[in-house]
Amino acid sequence: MSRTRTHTHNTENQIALDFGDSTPHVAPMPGPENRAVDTSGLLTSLDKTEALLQQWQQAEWLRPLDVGFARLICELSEEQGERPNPLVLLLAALTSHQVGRGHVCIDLANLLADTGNTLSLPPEEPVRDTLTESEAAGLSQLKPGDLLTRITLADCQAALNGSLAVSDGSLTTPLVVNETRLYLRRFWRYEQRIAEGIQQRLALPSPLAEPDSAPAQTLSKTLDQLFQSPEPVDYQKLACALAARNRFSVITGGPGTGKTTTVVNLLAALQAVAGESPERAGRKYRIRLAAPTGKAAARLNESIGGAVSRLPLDQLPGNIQLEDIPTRVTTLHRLLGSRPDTRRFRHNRDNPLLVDILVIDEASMVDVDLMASVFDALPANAQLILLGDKDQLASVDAGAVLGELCQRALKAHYTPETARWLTAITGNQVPETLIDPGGQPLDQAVAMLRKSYRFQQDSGIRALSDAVNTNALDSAVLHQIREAEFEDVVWLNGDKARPDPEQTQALICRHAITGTPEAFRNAGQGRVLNNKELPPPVGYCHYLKRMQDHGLTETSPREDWDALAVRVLDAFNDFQILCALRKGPWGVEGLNDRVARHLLAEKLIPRAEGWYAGRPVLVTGNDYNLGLMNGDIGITFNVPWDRTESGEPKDTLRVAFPSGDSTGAIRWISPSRLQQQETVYAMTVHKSQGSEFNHTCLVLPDRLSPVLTRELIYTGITRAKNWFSLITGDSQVLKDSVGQQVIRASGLARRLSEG
Ligand SMILES: Nc1ncnc2c1ncn2[C@@H]1O[C@H](COP(=O)(O)OP(=O)(O)OP(=O)(O)O)[C@@H](O)[C@H]1O
Repeated sequence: MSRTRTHTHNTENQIALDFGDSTPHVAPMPGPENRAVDTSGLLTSLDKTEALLQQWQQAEWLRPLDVGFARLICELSEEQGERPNPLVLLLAALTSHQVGRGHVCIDLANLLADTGNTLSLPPEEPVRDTLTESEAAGLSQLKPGDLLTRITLADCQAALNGSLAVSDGSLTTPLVVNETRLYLRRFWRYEQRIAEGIQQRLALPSPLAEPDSAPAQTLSKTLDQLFQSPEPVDYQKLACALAARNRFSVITGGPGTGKTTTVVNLLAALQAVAGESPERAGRKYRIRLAAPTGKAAARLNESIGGAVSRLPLDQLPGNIQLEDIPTRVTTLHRLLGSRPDTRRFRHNRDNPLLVDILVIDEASMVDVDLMASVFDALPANAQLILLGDKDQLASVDAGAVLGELCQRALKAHYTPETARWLTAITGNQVPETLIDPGGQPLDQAVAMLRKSYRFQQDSGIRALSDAVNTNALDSAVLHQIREAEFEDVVWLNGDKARPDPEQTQALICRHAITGTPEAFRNAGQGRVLNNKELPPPVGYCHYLKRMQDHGLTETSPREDWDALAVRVLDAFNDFQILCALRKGPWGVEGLNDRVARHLLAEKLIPRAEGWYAGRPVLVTGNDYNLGLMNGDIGITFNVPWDRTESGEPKDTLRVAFPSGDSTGAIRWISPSRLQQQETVYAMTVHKSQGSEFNHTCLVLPDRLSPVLTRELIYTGITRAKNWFSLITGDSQVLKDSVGQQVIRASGLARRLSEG
């Protein structure tokens, strides 16, 4: 893009822009909030820039927070006797806007090179209906892309350098600039604390560094006992060795690659080393396990117990007892001690956690804010192990910490020294392709698991997710899923490129009820996995029938109701519709409504709105009083526990939630106490992170949108444990989505590579 520099700096470092005659004329905008914007002097006049930001806010292009932040910058500058620079104001609002979209900072070079895509402004969703036609027309001529087109990186840097609101971080300014990245100070600090926490740990000497030393020999012997794979390279064993050697490590892998199995073996190996260590006098490590959401914690709770019970502890050195390996998983918020109404945790630098080793599962969901808090709360020499799938969607809030840390995981980049050490400890030869004399310190602490043990070689879920992940969704793979050549995957309307929307919506509703087992090979019957026959795929009638056929009465004890709730919640987990969008007929809101009406028509639920028995709900915000976390799922029951004034049993609605620990207990909560919840026949892929369902149906809309990305499709498919069905509004959308990848702006990888 050619850009002409048409401005000059005056002594106060103001930028005078001359948009010339080509500047479109914008009609004055009515309404008390609307000051007319005359673009001829935009970015030279504070008033005009403020008016413009105001209009972007009114159109919901920017959040009030973004504009409020820009205003704050302006006030701070004025307080310090500085004439605020309109360009700094604009960049401040845009940086805040980017944080709202998950970026940790704004990269000015990207912003100027491709403003539309960098900012996604104007947004895909139509401008609010409240705008008049002339307002909307005016806005369409005031796009950030048009505005920034004549500004250069040097202009931005000069404006930022000349502002008292901006520094390189050494001063307490609200904006921080680092190379071409502009940060809100808070986010710059998060990134800094994370980078420091990692670098400081990577620099700590390891007692296992010398392969001939006693601790290294104990590690080696223990790993030989735990891993007896016939394969020449056992990546789980390599991952254990690497993670044991470092005070910070990452283990990444796709679904079923054995992250849980590996970490359990790793903890056993570390306890063996501790148990044999004379310095520790047999004292074992204090280990805690955590996950970012209640759902993810509950899932790890379920899988870890079994893996720990299978450990051959009596064959390992170090006199390890069962209780030395924890099986209880807590949420990160609980671990750190969250407090209502503040983002500060009880555990921090002044009150660190009592822990030697912390394992965080599903780390891709941890944003920069929470990750910085983890490092704050960890004692300086405590070991941190992150587990997760690097290819999944990044955290809902800002950052993509795991993804960034794993940017180089595929090729590993182990130095020859690391490779020699790994061979000495594990007896495995590290493949040449993974060795790089120029490997960075972080590379030596990242391990990728490369073999899936959950999916068989011929699994469609595996083939499809691999193809999506490697952007190799070619016609051969599409043909295979269209023709139902896999036993675990169906594309229910893959034969139509652009199916009729009404028919597709009806198809979704029918599928929601039965799960359409007849569409799968042999109607899903007789499929054997790990020597067990799998039940065929189901839809929502499965849990609703289980709920209706309970046979309990008002005299049934509470435990029987608890047991029923456990069975119904389990059955609900057997099927889930996932979609990409929130709004519109293809989004959560439209689909929930349609499916509920269809279930009502089939007499499976008593009503389709408000509260009713059978309504599944998703908690959409943390409620510390109720002990419910964002993402928890409950089901509404009619229970006969209350009494009328005359003492007769009275049906009352209560929502049953699993307790979230491994006890299987149920919490019954009155609907009126649930402030933040929504129906969950359909759930966004974003919300499904950290969950897994026996049968998952992914619904894709009839039009591409920026939310539809490779990571989203991959995350959606890999939520399916055994059965996966796809329904598309337009078959091309699947392919096009896989071609879209979101790169979140951040400087973490850069900081770590600088050492
Ligand atoms: N080395 C192995 N040999 C045989 N089976 C294994 C091995 N590692 C893992 N498994 C099995 O594969 C399945 C998935 O393992 P695990 O739960 O550890 O994977 P995960 O990566 O944590 O899965 P998820 O994607 O659910 O997080 C389990 O049934 C486990 O017993």
